Amino acid sequence: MTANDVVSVNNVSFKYGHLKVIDELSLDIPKGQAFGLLGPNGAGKTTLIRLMSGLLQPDQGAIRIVGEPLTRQRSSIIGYMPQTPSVYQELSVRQNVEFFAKIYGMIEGPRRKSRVDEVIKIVDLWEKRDTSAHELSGGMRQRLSLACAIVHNPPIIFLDEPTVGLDPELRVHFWDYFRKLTAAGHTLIISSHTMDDATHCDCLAFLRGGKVIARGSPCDLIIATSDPKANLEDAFLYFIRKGAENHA
Ligand SMILES: Nc1ncnc2c1ncn2[C@@H]1O[C@H](COP(=O)(O)OP(=O)(O)OP(=O)(O)O)[C@@H](O)[C@H]1O
Repeated sequence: MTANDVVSVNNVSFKYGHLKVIDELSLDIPKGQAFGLLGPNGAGKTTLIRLMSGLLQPDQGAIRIVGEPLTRQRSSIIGYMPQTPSVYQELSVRQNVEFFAKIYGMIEGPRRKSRVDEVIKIVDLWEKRDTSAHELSGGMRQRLSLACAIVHNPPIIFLDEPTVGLDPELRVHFWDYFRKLTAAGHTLIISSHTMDDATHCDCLAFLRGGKVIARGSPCDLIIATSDPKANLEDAFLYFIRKGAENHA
């Protein structure tokens, strides 16, 4: 871990019942990056994000967020966008964002109101601000979920498959905004299994079977394959094969 790391996962294991899902995993994530967790279905991406954001507790090992364990008192330093948008269906767009602003401890007043308006505009839902969440399309609900995760302007944001199901235009819109966030010093930890997301990240950790099998910039991971025609998918397969050879 270096002074620039904002998330530090140290030798963490986690089981659901008897099923070991995270296996002695260590990972340090530096400030100001879009850091991608990439892996196939069931690799443990969501579980790792839930551990890092304090929603699950490790069976073994420790997780530090900006040098300390994440307590309820410090929870406003993170934002968390779950894989399935968890917004209140009966509340309007504005009421949902207001609700999350309140639970993240933002004090009622003109500053909170202007921030709520600002994030509704950022996710392009201004026209729908008084519409109930259950009347939104899937992509709109996802944008609302993003607005709820960032309303309190957290320095560290966990995004669990934020672009799944979005059309190409919206994916570009999300990534434009994510780049603005990292340029302003926010750290984004993004889980995905799409190579499109992966290419946008500054750094990637390839996950498989609850372990990190490789880590590096998209470019470095591709170069490691020594194949000039390789893409990130090839790089992922390369590291799986390499791991199998090492264990043979
Ligand atoms: N609440 C749970 N109870 C029991 N097992 C679970 C639970 N949640 C996840 N699992 C199991 O843990 C493993 C890892 O799941 P996880 O959701 O972390 O993977 P993932 O990499 O995010 O997958 P995906 O890409 O499909 O979202 C899987 O085998 C899954 O079946």
